[in-house]
Amino acid sequence: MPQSTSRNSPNDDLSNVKVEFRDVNFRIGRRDLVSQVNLTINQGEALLLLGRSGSGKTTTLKLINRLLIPTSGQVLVGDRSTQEWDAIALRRKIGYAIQETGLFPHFTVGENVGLVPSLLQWSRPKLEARVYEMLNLMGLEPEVFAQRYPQQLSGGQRQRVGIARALAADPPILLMDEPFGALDPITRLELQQQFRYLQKQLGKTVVFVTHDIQEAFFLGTRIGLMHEGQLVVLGSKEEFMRSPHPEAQAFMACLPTNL
Ligand SMILES: Nc1ncnc2c1ncn2[C@@H]1O[C@H](COP(=O)(O)OP(=O)(O)OP(=O)(O)O)[C@@H](O)[C@H]1O
Repeated sequence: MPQSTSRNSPNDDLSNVKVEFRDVNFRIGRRDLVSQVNLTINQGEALLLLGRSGSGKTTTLKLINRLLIPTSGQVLVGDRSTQEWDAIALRRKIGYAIQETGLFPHFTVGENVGLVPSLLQWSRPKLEARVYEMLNLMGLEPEVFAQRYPQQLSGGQRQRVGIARALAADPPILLMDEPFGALDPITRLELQQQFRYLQKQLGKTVVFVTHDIQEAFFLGTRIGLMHEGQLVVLGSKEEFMRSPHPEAQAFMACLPTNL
């Protein structure tokens, strides 16, 4: 397993990488997409945001990297409100992987993975070494894949590239929005295992969105359950299992029993 560079890169002024929501609301028109969210995600923690479709998970994630700004309340990243952060500077410290991967189709795999390091003006040898390291890490042979274009990959390979890109600049914070959603179950399990191992090794602050309770239990140090824009349960797997909240119970009922 390749070693990561230090958690905070040299030009990183995030000495504390916790993320905090203080009374956060996000409203469009007269509709609250997220309401009254209070939450602290500690450094090195993997918070799994679980919820059914439309419950506000993606909206919550986008409030962290300033793709959205709270209507009221504050989201703090490293003790500074996202509104005080320069959006570009903030996003370069936050890896972001999404189900559709968001790869640039006219960039090769190598260029996609090296995107943020190149924006950060890493030297060419350092950048190339990092791209190779990340592709290897995600189980994609660099000699085979680095020069290909995204449309020359399978969906699962594209997802791996998306995660490699999110990790490439060694950001202290990772936002993952159903990154394994479209995969076959075998590849999915493989990537979940790889991700869990990596998370333990690298100790990043992770917020991971899923609607799969098994994935939440497998990957989360804590689970946050969203329902109709609110964070209705927050706790460990054991606390979640004991929760009397009907939405938690509804998710528990989705766990497979012996077939
Ligand atoms: N730009 C927008 N304008 C209006 N409504 C929106 C907008 N973006 C999201 N919504 C609505 O806000 C609610 C929450 O959306 P969000 O994407 O956060 O849910 P989610 O929990 O991530 O769902 P999924 O699991 O399906 O991705 C949904 O009802 C959605 O239709």
